[in-house]
This record gives sequence, C-alpha cells and structure tokens, in this order.
Amino acid sequence: MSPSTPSGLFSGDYSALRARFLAAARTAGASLVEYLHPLHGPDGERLATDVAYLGRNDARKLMVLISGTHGVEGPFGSACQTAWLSQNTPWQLPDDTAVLAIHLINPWGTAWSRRVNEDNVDLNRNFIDWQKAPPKNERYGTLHGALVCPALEGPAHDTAMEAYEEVKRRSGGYAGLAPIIEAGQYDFPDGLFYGGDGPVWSNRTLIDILTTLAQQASEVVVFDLHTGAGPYGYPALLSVAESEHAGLDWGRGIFGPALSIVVTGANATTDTGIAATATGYVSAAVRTALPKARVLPLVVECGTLDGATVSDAVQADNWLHLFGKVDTPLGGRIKKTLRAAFIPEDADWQRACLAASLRHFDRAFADLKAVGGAGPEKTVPAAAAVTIVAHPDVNGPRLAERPAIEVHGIHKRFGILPVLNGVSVSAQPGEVVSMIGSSGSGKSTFLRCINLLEQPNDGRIVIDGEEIRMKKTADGSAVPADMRQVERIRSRVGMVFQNFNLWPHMTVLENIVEAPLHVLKEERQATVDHAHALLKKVGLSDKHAQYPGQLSGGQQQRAAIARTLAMRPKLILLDEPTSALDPELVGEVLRVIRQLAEEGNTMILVTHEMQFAREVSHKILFLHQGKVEEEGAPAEVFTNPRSERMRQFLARTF
Ligand SMILES: Nc1ncnc2c1ncn2[C@@H]1O[C@H](COP(=O)(O)OP(=O)(O)OP(=O)(O)O)[C@@H](O)[C@H]1O
Repeated sequence: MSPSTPSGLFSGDYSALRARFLAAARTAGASLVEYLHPLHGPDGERLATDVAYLGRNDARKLMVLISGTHGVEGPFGSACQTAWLSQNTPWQLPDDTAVLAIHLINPWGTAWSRRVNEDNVDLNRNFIDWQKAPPKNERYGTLHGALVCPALEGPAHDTAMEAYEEVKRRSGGYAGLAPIIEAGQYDFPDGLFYGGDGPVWSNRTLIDILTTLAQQASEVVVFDLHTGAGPYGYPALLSVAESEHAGLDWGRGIFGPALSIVVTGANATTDTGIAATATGYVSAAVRTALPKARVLPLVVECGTLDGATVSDAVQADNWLHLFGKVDTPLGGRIKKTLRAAFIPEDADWQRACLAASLRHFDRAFADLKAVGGAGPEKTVPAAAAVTIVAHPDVNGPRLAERPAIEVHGIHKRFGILPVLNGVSVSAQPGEVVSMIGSSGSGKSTFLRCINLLEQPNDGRIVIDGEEIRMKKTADGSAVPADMRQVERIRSRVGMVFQNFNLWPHMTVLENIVEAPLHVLKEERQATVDHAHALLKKVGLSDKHAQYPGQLSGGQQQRAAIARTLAMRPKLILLDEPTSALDPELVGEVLRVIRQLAEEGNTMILVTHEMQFAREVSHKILFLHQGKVEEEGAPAEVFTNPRSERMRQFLARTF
C-alpha cells in the first residue's frame, strides 16, 4: 500500500477501518488483542479497540501508535497505522525492539462520528489524577449557556449568540476564547471539552493495554494521531508535557526544530493550534502508566480548517446530540460538516498528512532501534499472530447496554373487545424473543402495536432508547403525538408478515430497493449492490428479476426478509413468518431466520413453531387472553412450565 494512493484508507466507516487494520496487522505477523467495547455502532456492529503487537514480548524498546483518541479523527490515525504496518512488510525487527499499534482507542466516537466518547467526554481531558479534585474552569462556566443553547433560531438563540459574540470580541476573536473553552471543564456533562467525572472506558482500556503489553520496555516512543488543529494539510509534530522530562530531550535530539514542545499550564500559550491550558492529555497518561521507562510522547496534529470553523462544527454536533436528531436532513448536514472539519475529503490533504506522518514514524523508529546499539534485525514470522479476546472492562463496572426495545403495559381494545391487557416485553440488542400462545390470544396485535400498525389504547413503547410520544384523545385513549416520529422509528423497525406483502407488480429487486431509495434516500448503486448481497444471503441470487407471483411461498418469504433487511433495521418483528407456507417450505425460511439470530439481529417472533422457538430464542413469552401468562428462558418455560395453562398449551402443540 503506497501513501501516494490513500483512497479508501480514510474511510469514515468504522467496520471498514477495522477490517483494513486487522488485515494489515495479520499480514505483518502481529499478535492481536481485541478489547470489546460495551456498546454497539450505528449499524449494530460490535465495537472494539484492536491492539497489534509485533516483536518479542520482552523487547525493551517499544514504538506505540495510538489512533482515534478523538473518535471522528480516527480515520486519519487508522490510515497511518494501516499504511505503516503494510509498508514495512516483511517486518525486520531486532530482538530488543517491538511495535504496539492501538487502533481506535475511542471506537464509539469513530463509529458514531463524534469527537467525544459515549459519555460526551473528551478523552484528551480525562487522563487527570482522579485521586484529586478535577481542575476548575470558572471562565468556561460564564460561556456555557451561550455555547449549549437549545434554540437554533428565535429570541433565545439570538440572546445566546449576542452573549457569545460579545465575549469573543472582548477576547480578540476565537483565538482568545479557545484557551478558555478548550482548556477542558469538569462541571458541565453536556458541555464542550468535558473531561468527565472519572476514568472512562477508553482511559481504563489504554492503561490496561500499556500495563499489560508495555511494562517490560525501558525506551518508549508514543505517537498519538490527531487532526483538526494547525494550518491546513501541514501535519505538526508536537510533544505535550506538564513539565520538562528526559523524553523531551530525546525528542529534540531526533527531530530538532521540527518538534514543537508544548508545556501546558493554566496560563500557558502556544501557536500550534492545540490548547496549552488543558490537562489530562494521553501524553501524560503514557508517562504515568510507564513510570520506569524513558517515554517520548509525540502528537501528530494535522491542520484542517481554521479554529473557529472547527469549533463551530464541534458545537453544532454537541447541539445535535443534545437537542436534535441525527437521522434528519439537518442532522446529516451537521455530521457531514463535522467529518469534513476533521478529515477533509481532499486526496492532496490525505496524501500529504499520511506521507509526513509515516516519515515521522520512520525517523523515530530508526532512532529507537539505535538506542544503546542496534541488534541484528530478523524477519518477523508471518504466522506469529495469536488472537486473544480480552474482556472489555478490567477496572470498572461495565456500562449497561441500552435495550433495543422496551414495551410497558400495552392495552388494546377493538370496540368493546379487550385484546391486550397490559403486555410488556423488553429485548437487549442481539436478543430473540418469541411470543407463543393460542389462536386469538393477542400475539399479532401486540406485534402490530409495537410499530403502530395498530394504535394501542395505553402503554409505553421505547425503541432504541427513543420513546414514542403519545397523547390522550377526548375519549381517554392514547394516540401518537407526532406521526413524523412514528415514521422515523418505523423505518428502524422491520416487519416480516405472514403473507409476505410483496408488491406483485415489481420484481424482487425492485421490491427490495424501494424503501431504502425512497425512505432512507440511499444512493441507487449502493442500494442495488446491497440488495444483491441480501438476495445471496437468503439464497435467491438468481431470482432478482422475477415477479413475486413467479416464486414459491418460501421464496417469497425469503425475498420479504431480504426487503426487511435492506432497511438495516434495529429491530425485526416477525409475525408468524411460516404459517402461510406448505410444510415442505417451512424449513428454508426457518434456516434464514436462524441465521439472522446467529448474526446478532434483535428480533421479536410470533410463531407456532415451538421447537424452533425453543432453539432460537433467548426468551419466551406465553400469551393467554391478552396477558403474559408465563415468561422466561426457553429451557425453563418448555421444561418446567409453572402455569397450568402453559402446560395444557404445550401438551396440545408439542
Ligand atoms: N382489526 C381487528 N378488528 C377487530 N378485532 C380484531 C382485529 N384484529 C384482531 N382482532 C381480534 O383480536 C383478537 C386477537 O387477535 P390476534 O390476531 O392478535 O391473535 P393471535 O394470538 O395473533 O392469533 P393467531 O395465532 O390466530 O394469529 C382476536 O379475537 C381477533 O379476532
């Protein structure tokens, strides 16, 4: 891979970055350790920080590369790591020298295109000494109200803007404000440059990685890879320190005037574009974590747009996550602006930043190898990779995962006929819940209430953390308060019906691409490619040009499942997906559903296929006359049913 052709290396897609890095690390012969993050990415993907280690475990000289401290900047650091690992293949290392590449230390931020982490924490302000009270930033407090204003327009917005502009004028423009705002603050969890209230997951993970894999080293060079400050396309090489230390002289010796040293402090200044007033940098953390080593902490900082523009983009993104919605046109624009402020879609910028960074790595690495005399270099065996899956959280409580769906106390009447009498269910991401029960017990009605194909008369529905807002009508029953919200949430919930519901006048392919093109406004070619991939997955590659009427029932249902998956749903509801099929066609549809379960899709399944429900589900709900009569793990419910009704039902159906 040549740095003159970086196309694709800077992709904003977390999974693509990860796949490229892992492939490069494996080819280089690295051992890999995966630190799983407790949360998922926007497409439901598992998030992790990947760690590649090249060389002997007892190597006393170590080069460390860290990417993604600020999530949205991750594509730059990832590109550097991937290109450097690839460029040096086959790897020649002396016995005493090793390389440690820490890929996307804030994986949530990269996956969700945020500078901060999942708790709105700026990781580069989080590495403070938490035994002491966090630093105070009184002047940020005076600006907070103007920086975090809920209104985008109108009098409240105008007042906030006037206040902000006034302080900016008095400070001599954004350059005067930046040292206040970017110094970090520990009092406003919804604010900018928030440092947190304790060590966050990425902090604990970085320290665990260094403690586990770097303790043996006595000479350590660390690169932390950033974008967004300094002049456009000119990567600056910095070393950030709270005071002079031996590593800084080492850095001066290697890089001479090319290295800018930034000594931080309450009133410190720098013209590098970063905040000299801040504390809690990664650079401080690596020195604290490796107290016995001489550490040279380096930062590569690639300038993009001017400071005020980058700051506006960060501020807008903070507004979006506090008060707006990401999946709206405005949300899309804010995200695009934020990404462009940190990773310009400009091949020249990307090429220049990548090439300069790789030169810095080469230069530092050559010096590191020479420290104390360079030993003979040996080729790293290509098959040395050992994959260890590390547990995600070693030092603190694991963050609770947000349920994919929570439904509380649903009531539904048809006229005077009560059908659902307070039914509740919840499913964690990746769980399959099956609803069983006699005909007429309310299973399908419940499923249809979840995505408001039927309007429940009472109850609460929370999908992927967002509650469907309801209001009461004159007769006291509840109806959705905002149909646009319902439409938006519905687009995240896939439904597979008993009778397939394919459009008869459209080909299979047209059926699949219809909603992604018109509802999600996806780009045509990408949608068509995705549709073909889904048809392959459900075993219908050769049927894309046929009309539903030309397919068997089993094939139609598999096409309907592909159509549901094309919307990349967070949750899939399946309403008796096999009950309209001839018995010999049931198996092919169940196989596809089983595959979806194994791939970690969250599903609620209404079915009469008891054996299948038992095998595939995490939880079973038995409904009787509109109430949950029994609920539990399949092994419990099917083997030791508690209620007499459940026993009778099983006796009839098994
Ligand atoms: N639109 C409707 N109007 C009036 N009654 C309805 C309507 N939909 C369902 N019902 C009634 O609500 C009750 C529950 O029906 P539902 O289809 O939810 O049950 P089910 O458990 O899914 O049954 P099955 O397993 O037979 O599909 C039934 O008595 C049904 O007749």
